[in-house]
Amino acid sequence: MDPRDVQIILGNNLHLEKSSEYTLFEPWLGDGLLISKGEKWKSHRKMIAPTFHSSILKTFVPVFNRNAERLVANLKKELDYKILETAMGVQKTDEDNTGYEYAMAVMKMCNILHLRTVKYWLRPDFIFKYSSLAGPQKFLLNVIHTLTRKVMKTKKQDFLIRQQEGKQSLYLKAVDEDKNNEENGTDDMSLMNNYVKDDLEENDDIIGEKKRLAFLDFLIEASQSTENNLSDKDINEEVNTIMFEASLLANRQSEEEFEAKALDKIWGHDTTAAASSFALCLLGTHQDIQDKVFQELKDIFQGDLYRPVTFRDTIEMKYLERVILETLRLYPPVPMIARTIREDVKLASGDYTIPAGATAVVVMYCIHRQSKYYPNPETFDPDNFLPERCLQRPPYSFIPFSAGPRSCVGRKYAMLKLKILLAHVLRKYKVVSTIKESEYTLQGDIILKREEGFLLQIEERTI
Ligand code: HEM
Repeated sequence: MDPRDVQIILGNNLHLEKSSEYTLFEPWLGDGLLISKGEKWKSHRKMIAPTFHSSILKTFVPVFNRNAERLVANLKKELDYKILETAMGVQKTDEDNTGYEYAMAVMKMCNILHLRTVKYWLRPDFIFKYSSLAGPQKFLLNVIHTLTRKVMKTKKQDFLIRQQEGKQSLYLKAVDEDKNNEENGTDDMSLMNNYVKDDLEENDDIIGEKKRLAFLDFLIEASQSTENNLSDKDINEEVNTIMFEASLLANRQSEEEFEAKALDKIWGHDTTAAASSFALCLLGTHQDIQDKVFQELKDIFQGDLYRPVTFRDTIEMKYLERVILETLRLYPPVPMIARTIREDVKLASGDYTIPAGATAVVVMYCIHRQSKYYPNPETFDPDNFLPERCLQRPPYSFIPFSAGPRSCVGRKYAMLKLKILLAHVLRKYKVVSTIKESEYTLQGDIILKREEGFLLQIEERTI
């Protein structure tokens, strides 16, 4: 829990290996970025990190807007019922059934993995395969992998057609256009960069704007070239790791939408859903803070409150950003992570050594609730993230996305999506919750959730 110790573990290249518990993910994700190690992780990370560069993320803004608009419209249907229940952000709608089935399969897989972590006798495969969970796991993996394969097949066909027609990759085009587009602004979510430095904005010199591709485009193009040393198996593993919403196959509207939705993955989906659900519940209880968010939104969208959100708008959402960061502090969607220690590590907090072979567990949930760094640590106070307060804390005292070389590649994607989604919901609706934080029953399996679900009331705003 001591940020100095956490920095020693996470902040360098010595302890990059995940603990043995992560191997439970293997039948699902193969040896993708989340669990791979050594040279394989290093080379894949180097290839994948630039696909999350902000110049690519900016091209997703219209997609995030469209999805958020759809959510706002769906919520309107719920108004009659007054109480809205989100199952980790997933709602069954007729037109989106494939996505729902996929999301449910992912959720159930997470439950199985959690059970295997707790019921340790189920960990060895030779015992697990005789348990009552083995059948459901096989079924769920089939649902997940069938959709992944379908997405890859469609992408490959699209790529070949584009190639035959001699067309430039849509993303290269989008990135070029984006460079000339003042609307997007140049400031690049700099506030977030103060907390965790990583490799998402690096490599500019090596890779260059022109050669940067969005994730799936990159993998498809890589699969066609022998230079990259990526086998079909490698590609499938990375797609399973990063991809989530294959539902878009059924009703996709555009190439960009397809790409952006496909970037969500198990973390990407469940983590962002957990973050937005917690944020809305907290705002529902703390009406004074919600009023401030709404005021900021009114200032930004003066004259046209319901227009699409631009990238520049998201830079101006300083207060909403603090609300999101404070939500991630109190309810980090990934509540803990673990690493295998390969050589003895001396800690900074005292005369302690973690011996080689041990597992180091880093618990974000506890790190974030220490009164030494956060006065009134249990209180929801977005001003904890005023720049001057951040400067007073050690860097590893806030690590919802982990930190160091193996931090989350999707963190900027997640922040952008959260801002756009919450802005859409909050400018249209007032959210109300009568349940205090002290009454939450938290469930800390792979992703932090509320056992009772996220219950909210919504009221349409009149301006
Ligand atoms: C609020 C949202 C999110 C949170 C809180 C979060 C948190 C994290 C954390 C804590 C890790 C480190 C895991 C570990 O060390 O075991 C991680 C890794 C990762 N995340 Fe995220 N994440 C979020 C959203 C996303 C999204 C949207 C994507 C993809 C679009 C994504 C992709 C990844 C990947 C691929 C890794 C593995 C990186 C590596 O090992 O090199 N995440 N995330």
